[in-house]
Amino acid sequence: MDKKSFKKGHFLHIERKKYRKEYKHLKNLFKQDSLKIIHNEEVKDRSIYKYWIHRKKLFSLIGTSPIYMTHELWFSVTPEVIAIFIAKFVKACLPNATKILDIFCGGGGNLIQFAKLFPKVYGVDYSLEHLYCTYKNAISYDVADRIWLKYGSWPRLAAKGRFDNLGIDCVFASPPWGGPQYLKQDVYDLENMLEPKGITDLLQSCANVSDNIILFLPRNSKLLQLSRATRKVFGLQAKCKVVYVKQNGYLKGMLCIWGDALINYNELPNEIDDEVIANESNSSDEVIDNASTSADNKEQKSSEKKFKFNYDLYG
Ligand SMILES: C[S@@+](CC[C@H](N)C(=O)[O-])C[C@H]1O[C@@H](n2cnc3c(N)ncnc32)[C@H](O)[C@@H]1O
Repeated sequence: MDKKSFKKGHFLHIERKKYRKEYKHLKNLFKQDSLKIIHNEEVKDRSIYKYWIHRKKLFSLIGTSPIYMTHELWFSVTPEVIAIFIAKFVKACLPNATKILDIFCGGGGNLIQFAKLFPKVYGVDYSLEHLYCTYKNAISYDVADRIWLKYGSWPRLAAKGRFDNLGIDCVFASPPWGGPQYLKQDVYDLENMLEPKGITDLLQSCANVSDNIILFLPRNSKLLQLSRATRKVFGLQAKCKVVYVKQNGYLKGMLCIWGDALINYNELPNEIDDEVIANESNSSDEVIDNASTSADNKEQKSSEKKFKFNYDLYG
């Protein structure tokens, strides 16, 4: 595909009259081949230098294929190994799934890995630049024909029920955590710090679209709020499974999982389990593991550990 062109149909509704300005802007981004990383050129912006140093962990193709980033994406993109794990996990639990929705698709870190395993992946983002980066990066990963991108703010799209009747098999969301400052708090307030909506509203909007939901949230998230949101949206008996995700021995965040098919597996499929074990044996590599929670959170845990794979259940 000519680098200046794109398949309009993959940017849903972008040709509508009300998006005239956005469409023009999108065409310009393509025309100028904007936001392409020159991978050997050291970034001047010191605030993203530490992310640039580890750039191949974000997209392993950096250096061999063109990859596109905005300033924000440097600290927002899900590291590739984690995105691969999440996509494989969903595939293992929902082998017949065909449609995945990634609500805050950013630069395509997760969406691209989903698109490698599922035929139809929808991405939503309210940044046109990010949608552009996702599309360009998907071209490099050879999955652009499997993705459909919707420009707009999720709360507004959700209120209009835009994705409610599409037969989405699983919703994934890595919402903005409010920048790297989230770590300065001992406990992350999921109702007031998460953007653009608190956990209960976000979960409700996902539940309207699919029974199977995965949210990628800060490692210090307040678990009591997770329990409350779970009960409020799904009822008193509902459970949320929490998987803590480590990379290089460093706790990166937690995957919060809802839906029988995602929660009720007996153990992780061999393919994933082997990878996890292999990684555990190598301290410099990535592992998926459970982690201790703060004292504040411990009393909220039911600590039900039935399976080989470590996780906690909250409800
Ligand atoms: C943490 S990043 C997602 C990163 C993505 N998972 C990846 O790997 O590239 C969060 C994204 O949410 C988008 N966003 C923030 N507020 C939004 C809103 N109200 N509606 C839709 N997208 C939003 C931002 O533009 C950003 O791209």
